[in-house]
Amino acid sequence: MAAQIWGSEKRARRRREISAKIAQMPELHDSKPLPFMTREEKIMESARKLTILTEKMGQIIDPTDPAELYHLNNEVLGLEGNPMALHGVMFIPALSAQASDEQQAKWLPRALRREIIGTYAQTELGHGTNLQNLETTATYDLATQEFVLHTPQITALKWWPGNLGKSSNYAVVVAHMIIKAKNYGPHPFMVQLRDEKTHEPLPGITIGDIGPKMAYNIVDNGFLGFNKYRIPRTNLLMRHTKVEADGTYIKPPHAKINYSAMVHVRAYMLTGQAIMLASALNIATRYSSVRRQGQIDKSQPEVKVLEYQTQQHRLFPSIARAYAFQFAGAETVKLYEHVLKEMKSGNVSLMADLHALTSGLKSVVTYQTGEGIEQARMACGGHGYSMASYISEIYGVAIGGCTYEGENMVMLLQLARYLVKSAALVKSGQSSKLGPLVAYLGVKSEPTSLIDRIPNSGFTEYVKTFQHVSKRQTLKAADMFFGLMEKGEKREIAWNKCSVELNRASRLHTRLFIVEAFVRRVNEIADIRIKEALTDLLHLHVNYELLDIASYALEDGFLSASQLDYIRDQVYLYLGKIRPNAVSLLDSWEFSDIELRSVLGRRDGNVYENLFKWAKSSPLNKTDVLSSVTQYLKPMMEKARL
Ligand SMILES: Cc1cc2nc3c(=O)[nH]c(=O)nc-3n(C[C@H](O)[C@H](O)[C@H](O)COP(=O)(O)OP(=O)(O)OC[C@H]3O[C@@H](n4cnc5c(N)ncnc54)[C@H](O)[C@@H]3O)c2cc1C
Repeated sequence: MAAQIWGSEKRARRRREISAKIAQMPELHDSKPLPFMTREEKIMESARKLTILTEKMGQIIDPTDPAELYHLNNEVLGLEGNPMALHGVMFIPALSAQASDEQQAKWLPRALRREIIGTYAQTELGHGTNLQNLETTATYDLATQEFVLHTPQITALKWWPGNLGKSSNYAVVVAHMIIKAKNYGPHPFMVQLRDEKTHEPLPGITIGDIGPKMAYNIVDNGFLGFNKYRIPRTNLLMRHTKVEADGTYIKPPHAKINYSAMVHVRAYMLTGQAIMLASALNIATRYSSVRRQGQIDKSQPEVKVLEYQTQQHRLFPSIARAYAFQFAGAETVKLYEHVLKEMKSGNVSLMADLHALTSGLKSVVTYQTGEGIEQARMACGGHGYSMASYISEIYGVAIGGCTYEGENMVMLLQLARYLVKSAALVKSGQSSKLGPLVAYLGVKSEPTSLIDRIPNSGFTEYVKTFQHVSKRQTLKAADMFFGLMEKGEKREIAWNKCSVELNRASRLHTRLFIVEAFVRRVNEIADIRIKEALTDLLHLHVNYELLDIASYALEDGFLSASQLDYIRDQVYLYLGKIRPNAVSLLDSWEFSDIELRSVLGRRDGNVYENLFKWAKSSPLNKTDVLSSVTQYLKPMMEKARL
C-alpha cells in the first residue's frame, strides 16, 4: 500500500531508509518537545538542524530528488517550518522559472550551495489578492540604468513573506515597474536585503518579523520597506519580460507563461495537504483504538472509542479524502510535467485548463483538509486539545494553505471564470472546443441517475452523477451571470451578484476531478488485496461525497429519495467494512514517531505513560512553587486571610 501512496515501491523503500538513517542520528532529533520551547528556541533549534543537514544531507538523501528532500525536511525540521523554508519552496523555483539563463548562472548556484538565503516577497500590508494595487514601485532611472525601489506609504510595506523578517539576505520582490512614467504592472526583481558579511539590513531597507502567528512560528514571516533603494536594471528577472538599457520594454511572448510557477506550487501543495491530513488521522485513529470509554452493550466491557459509529463517521471519510487528495495530487503533478513539456515545444493551450483546475484543487483540498484535521482533534476528546497530540499544530499549519498561494474564495472564482467561458462554448454549440478537463460539460446526461438501478456498474454511475451536478450548477450559475448582463448589469457587478453560485460550481467541478482521479487510480491497481482495501475506501468516498452534495442532485430529480437512502446505507455499510483496516490504512503512510511528534499517536500505543512523562517535562514542573505564586498569589491569599 505504501507504494500506492508514495507513487512506487522504490519511493516507499527510500522513505523507510531515510527514516531509519535519521533515527540513528540523534543530532537531527528535537532536543526537547517543540511545544515546550519558546519561539526563539524553536528557531535556534531548527537553524542548528538545518546546518547539520547542509553538511550531511548527501549521506541521507539524494538532494536532487524533491520527494526525498520533502521527506527529510518533514521528519527533521517538521511542519512548523524552518529558517529556510521559503528558500527551497519559493525562492529557487522563482529564479528557475523567471530568471534568464545568464541570471540563473549568476544566482542559482549560490542559492543551491546555500551561500545566500532567499524568499519571495509579493504580499503587502494593504494588498495581497489584488496584485494590480500593490504599491511598491520600481522606477527605472535611465541615467544610471537602475531600478529605484520604493514603498511610498505604510500599506506598501511587504508583509507576510516567509523567512523575510530575520533569516533571508535576498528576496525576489514583486513591484510595479515604471519606465518613463508608464506603469507596466507588477514584475519580479532580485533584491539583496542584507550585507553578506554582517547580515545587517542594507541602507534604505527597513525589515523585521511580523510577530507570532496561529502556527508556523519557526518561520520568520516578515515586513520590508524600501526608501529609494537602488538595484541594477539587470536585477529584473528577465526570462520572459525584458527591459533594455534605453528603457525599451519587451513583453513576454505569452501571458499564460506566468501561470506556470503558480501551478507548480499549487500542484505540489496537494500532496503536502494530504500528508498533513493523514498525519492527524493517523494520530486520532491510533488513539481511538487505544482509548476505551463507555459501553455499546452494557453487558460487555468498555469499548475502544473507534467502535462507535459516530467516531468512524468522523474519521473514515477523511481517511478516504487523504487518499483521494494524494492520488489527485500525484495526477496533477504528472499533468503539470506534461503541460510543461508541451509548453517548451510551443503548445501553451493546456496551461489554462491546468491553471483553472489547480486553483480549484488548492481551494477544496486545503478547506477539506482543515475540516478533517479539526475532526481528528475533536475525535481525541480532551487529549486532542493538548499540544501533546500535536494535532493543533498540524491544523494551524494546514489551514495556512487556505490563504497563502491565493486566498481560497478567490481561487474558486478563478476557476469559475474558466467554467463560465466553457459554459459559453456549450451554449453556442461549440462543445468540441472545450478543454479536456471540462469536456463533460458538453455531453448530454441521462434524465436520472442510475445509481442502485444497474447492478455491478462499478463507479460509472457515481461519476456520471457527479458530472451531472457539476454541469448543471455550472450552466445554472453561468445562465444567472449572462442573464444579469442581458438585463444591463455591468460585467463586474453581475459577476459579484453570482459569485456564491459560481464558487459552488467550482467546488463541484473540483470534487468531480478528485473522485475521477481516485477511480482512475483504483482501476490501475493490479494487487488484489490492495485493490480491495482501496475499493472499499472509494465506495465510502463516492457515497459520502455524494450525500454531502445531494441537494444539487435532488433539486432537479436526478436522484430520488430512495436512491438517497441507498447512498446513506452504503456509507454505513462501508464504515463497518473499513473499521478492521482503519489503523493499517493510516499506518501504511509509514510516518515515523519522529515525524508525527505526537504523544497520542505513537506506534507503541502507550498513551497514558507517555502523556504523564510528557506533562512532567513541562517547564512549569521544574519547580513546585512558581515565582508567580510567591510574588503575587501567595501574598494575595495571605492578605485575604488577615
Ligand atoms: C502562513 C502564510 C504565509 C504566507 N507567506 C507568504 C509569502 O511567503 N510571500 C508572500 O508574498 N505572501 C505570503 N503570504 C500572504 C498571502 O499570500 C496573502 O495573505 C493571500 O494572498 C491573501 O491576501 P490578503 O491577505 O490580502 O487577503 P484579502 O485579499 O484581503 O482577503 C480578505 C477577504 O477578502 C476576500 N476577497 C478578496 N478579494 C476578493 C475578490 N476579488 N472577490 C471575492 N472576495 C475577495 C477574500 O476571499 C477574503 O475572505 C502568506 C500568508 C500566510 C497566512
